[in-house]
Amino acid sequence: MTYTLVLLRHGESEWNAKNLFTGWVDVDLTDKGRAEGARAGQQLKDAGILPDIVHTSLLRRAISTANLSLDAADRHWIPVKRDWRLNERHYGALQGKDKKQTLETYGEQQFMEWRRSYDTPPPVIDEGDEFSQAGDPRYDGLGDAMPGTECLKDVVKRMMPYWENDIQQDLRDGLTVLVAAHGNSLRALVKTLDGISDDDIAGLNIPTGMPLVYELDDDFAPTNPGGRYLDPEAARAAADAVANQGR
Ligand SMILES: O=C(O)[C@@H](CO)OP(=O)(O)O
Repeated sequence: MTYTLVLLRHGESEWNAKNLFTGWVDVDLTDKGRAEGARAGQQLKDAGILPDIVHTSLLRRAISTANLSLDAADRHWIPVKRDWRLNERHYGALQGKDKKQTLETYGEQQFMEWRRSYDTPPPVIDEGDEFSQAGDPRYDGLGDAMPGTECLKDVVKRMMPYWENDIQQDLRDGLTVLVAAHGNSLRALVKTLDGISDDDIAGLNIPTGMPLVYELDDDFAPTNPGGRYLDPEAARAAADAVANQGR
């Protein structure tokens, strides 16, 4: 039995376009991002990869991308599950800050440590900060699990139970699963799937709006390590652009 898992980062968001650290701030897609969502669905349809169920984060940019892509693939009617564990990495006090300015102020080493090191989180966001999610009703049930900042290691930790209990169960049931999420929550999932080391994951960037298809064996190990982008050339160029943000 092979399982089919499709990972899709949301299309370009308003804050991707403005080059701002986003994290849990619930920004919308741009027109370009909406077009990317629809194009992703068309690519899935053309490839004959038709999701039976979709998992999204609780953030609008992932939810809208899922809707647009499924609409384009004529799969708008499939069941959906949403969970905070698929949210983008909480970017702490960097949420709302300009990436270029942050690079200029703190220098390359600190900037990259906050962006891509495995276990160094940015400073904690103040609860009174305009970009804090404290008090947001969608996170009411989280209690102490509510983050004030996260590094990728924290994202792996909070994403794992959802991967193991929810997504794996749907795959075991024989469903083709679409996960519509975010750059860093998907990096956490890819790290787990491909067994990428804590150091090497720094070099992996996920482009917006490009379906990444994994075929998994019974133990959820990829039979196609690294997965397969349906448009590999465009995906490579878009991933390079993510890597170079702030420059
Ligand atoms: O700002 C963010 O939340 C993420 C994704 O857009 O950025 P980065 O790629 O710098 O981790």
